[in-house]
Amino acid sequence: FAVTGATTGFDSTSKSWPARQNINDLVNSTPSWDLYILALQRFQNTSASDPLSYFQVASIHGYPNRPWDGVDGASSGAGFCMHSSVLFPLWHRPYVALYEAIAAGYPPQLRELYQEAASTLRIPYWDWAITTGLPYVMTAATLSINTPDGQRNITNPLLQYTFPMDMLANDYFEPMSSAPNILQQSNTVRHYDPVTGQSNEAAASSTLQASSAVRLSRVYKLLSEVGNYTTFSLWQCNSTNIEGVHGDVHNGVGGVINGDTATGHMTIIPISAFDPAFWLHHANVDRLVALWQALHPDEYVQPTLNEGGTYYLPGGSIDTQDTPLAPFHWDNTTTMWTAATARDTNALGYTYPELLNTGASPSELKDIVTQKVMDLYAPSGTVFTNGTHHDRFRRNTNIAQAMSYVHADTALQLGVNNMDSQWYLRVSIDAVAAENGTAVYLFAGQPVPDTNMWPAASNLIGLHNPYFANSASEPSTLSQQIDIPCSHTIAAAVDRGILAKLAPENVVPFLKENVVVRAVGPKGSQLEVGSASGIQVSVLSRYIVSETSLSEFPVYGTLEEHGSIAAESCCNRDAVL
Ligand SMILES: N[C@@H](Cc1ccc(O)cc1)C(=O)O
Repeated sequence: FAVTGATTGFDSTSKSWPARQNINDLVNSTPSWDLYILALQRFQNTSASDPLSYFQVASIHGYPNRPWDGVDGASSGAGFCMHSSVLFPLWHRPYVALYEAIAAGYPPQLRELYQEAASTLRIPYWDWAITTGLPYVMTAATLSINTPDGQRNITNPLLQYTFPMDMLANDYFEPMSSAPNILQQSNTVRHYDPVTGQSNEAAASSTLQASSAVRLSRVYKLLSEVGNYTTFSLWQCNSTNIEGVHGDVHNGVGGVINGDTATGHMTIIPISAFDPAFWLHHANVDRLVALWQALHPDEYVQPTLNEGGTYYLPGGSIDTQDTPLAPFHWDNTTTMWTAATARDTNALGYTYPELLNTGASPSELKDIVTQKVMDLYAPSGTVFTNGTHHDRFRRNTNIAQAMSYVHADTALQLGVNNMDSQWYLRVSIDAVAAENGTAVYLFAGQPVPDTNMWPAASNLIGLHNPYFANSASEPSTLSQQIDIPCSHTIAAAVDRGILAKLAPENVVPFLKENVVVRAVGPKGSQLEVGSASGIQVSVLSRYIVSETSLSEFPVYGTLEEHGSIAAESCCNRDAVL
């Protein structure tokens, strides 16, 4: 079976393949939206014995380890998906294109009726750096859709996927021992609540919102600063890389409680692709990859060790641009897609709005994309090039309250990614604490007592979840150092009249007095923070060194250290200053 992506809709005048649209735009575009939803419904209802069913396509990613399209695996990894590998971005490219081509299998009468819309329709992406929670259409129980029988409310295929009963009965996910309550569900869930027995979409949204300002900074950093393909693509906990940014969204949708207990499919690599959110998420990951490629047209895959391996590839192999992206066949022979053949999205029949062919040369395209990335993720905000002074500087303030809901929309409004100083809280976790799977939370002021509420807390600055590579149960054993952007906190503090200005002599004491660090172990117990427990947090900043021109990304100097957040400020502080 040749994975071609969608093959219709090429515009021979502009020499363009159709662009995948932002889901917020596609929703308003009839009849494309109706077509997409009906096609997806049909795809999910296809019998699980069909290799092109949603069930089988979703299971390529992880469990069960079964051959697909005649390609078998002999290794022990969970599924064919490539993680912790420089091929992470490219493996998911033909994968999502395969889904796209099948999801274009509209009911035939519709295809005839809406031929034009059908031929140019591509799957939408969910831009989670800007649309901070789950888009409404991913959470509604039903959608009102124009069907061949008129306007109908249909069960929303973007909310959840219902497993075929016989597959569940067959212990389909037998190799997995973790998260048994998730594996028993007859449909995919997000932030599953054992008390109500329901998925909790609102919790997913507020969790995603609580970390959205950090995500916005990281996405911008990834596009504007990371210039080396290996750094961009290879997961490492102490760098900003596409897989890390993407992993936090998985965890935000699925939910992670108290360190390592997953509460939804999206959090668990071997079963994440069953959640319909996976595909909207990965279309956006692929878009960010494509934008990055346009910004760095000469950078690409260099041979790199793949420690973990997959079901197909043994651990310890070297990934190159010619490594087969199994099990995706390129044509009707045994040749498979590779990073080399999947380098240009047009080879798979699609592009993105920012990259539509305008006849630009690669260097012109780079300038166009630079501008679009700045417009989208670093618009000029309301304040802060010189550190404005607030007239009404509030002293007696409950910090947790005053600093609540500083999300990506606020950060965009304030122009946080445009500030000429950027601030970070560096979380250092030693090897012992890392091996235990420690999660670290940073709050402005005191957190609420219930640790389960922390990932979604209104005064959360940012958090670090332990990373669980390919298996859902083995945390990294290496010491970790993660820089969590906190410029959003500082900008909002000035905007809200809590901090006088952006100068270090104001910012550093503000952070040392008001940032509260908490750590949670794998069993949900709170851990001490401090040198004895191997968990520490320090304050860092860097300043712009280039005159920012309107058409170039800013250049920042090296990080300066400003000392640590004292451990004793973590547990016994009064919430009211
Ligand atoms: N396990 C990853 C998140 C993730 C989950 C599911 C995936 O398919 C991919 C990544 C982490 O902890 O960061």
